[in-house]
Amino acid sequence: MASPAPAPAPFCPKRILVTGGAGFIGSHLCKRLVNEGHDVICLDNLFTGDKLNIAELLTRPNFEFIRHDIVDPIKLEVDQIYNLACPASPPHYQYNPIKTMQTSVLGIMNMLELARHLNCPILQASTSEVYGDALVHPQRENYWGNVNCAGIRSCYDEGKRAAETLLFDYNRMYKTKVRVVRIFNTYGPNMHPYDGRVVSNFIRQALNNEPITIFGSGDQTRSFQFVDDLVEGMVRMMNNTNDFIGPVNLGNPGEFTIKQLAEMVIRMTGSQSQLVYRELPGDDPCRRRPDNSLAREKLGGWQPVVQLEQGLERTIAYFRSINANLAHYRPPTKNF
Ligand SMILES: O=c1ccn([C@@H]2O[C@H](COP(=O)(O)OP(=O)(O)O[C@H]3OC[C@@H](O)[C@H](O)[C@H]3O)[C@@H](O)[C@H]2O)c(=O)[nH]1
Repeated sequence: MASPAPAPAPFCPKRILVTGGAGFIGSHLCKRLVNEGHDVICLDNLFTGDKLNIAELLTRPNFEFIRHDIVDPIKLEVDQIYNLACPASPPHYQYNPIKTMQTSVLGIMNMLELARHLNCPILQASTSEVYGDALVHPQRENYWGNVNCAGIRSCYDEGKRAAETLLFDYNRMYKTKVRVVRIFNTYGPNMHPYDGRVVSNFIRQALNNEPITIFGSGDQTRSFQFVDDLVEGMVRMMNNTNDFIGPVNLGNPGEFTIKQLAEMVIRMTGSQSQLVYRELPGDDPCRRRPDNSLAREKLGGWQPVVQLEQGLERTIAYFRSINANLAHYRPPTKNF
């Protein structure tokens, strides 16, 4: 007779720190972890994050918010750390590039020291920008990248690269349990309407019948991942039991030109907006698409399930819901 299936392991709530937890991706991660019953500490300096993203969570007993900048050390008792704190949109990370570098390097050092002291796993939100203006396509994790160390994107690209180096060195020197995910372009509800990235710009512009700003010819490509798919990959990576430390790409392999994206957004919103062409920012990568084989292999067959049109529908619905409240949001790069 076949032996009965083993009983599922009992759920064990963890104390989880999410830095950048009031930001776009961080708020989705916090929500997922809170709904799973974990005790979540969300830490954010609110430079690009927004308390509205976590307003619902603030009423939950297993969620707390601390306003803090990870450039300064902090002592907390937790079982896991997700490090997402860093402005991620080009205009925001270029606003104060020295601060961006400090956040990437000093911030991760503070978090790594905390993880070492607590002997707990730490997951770093790295980025597809570590590949720079990639010369191989699609990008696999073993590609070392084509990155300018002296350009206007360097503060972010090199900051995230240095952060990766620190994580792997902490792992080699101190056996710190590190996890590194390289996040490709991600979109969804809770993006700041003045985020400056292409999806949020195009949707905001389309809903307000303003010109859609295409940088360069619009023939450059990106692969857009819906935020829920990313969060699923991050949680699987954190909890993988194979001691797989990465780096691992998390992105949707569907590749679109920026012009295609603009046309899709105009069609889906029924907008009267016209396309206008602006200068391409320096070092803007030409093509980007993840090779996801490693994530599929190591993270239990993980792959994105939300296609661009479906994800855009949900994002457009979110932007419609906040459009009446646009005045609440200020571009974080403007002093006031
Ligand atoms: O209004 C706009 C905004 C952006 N763009 C273009 O759209 C493309 C995508 O731009 P985004 O700013 O959304 O994102 P980028 O791919 O340049 O950078 C992103 O890469 C990966 C992530 O880690 C980061 O979130 C972000 O830096 C670029 O070619 C950009 O020039 C426009 O054509 N118009």
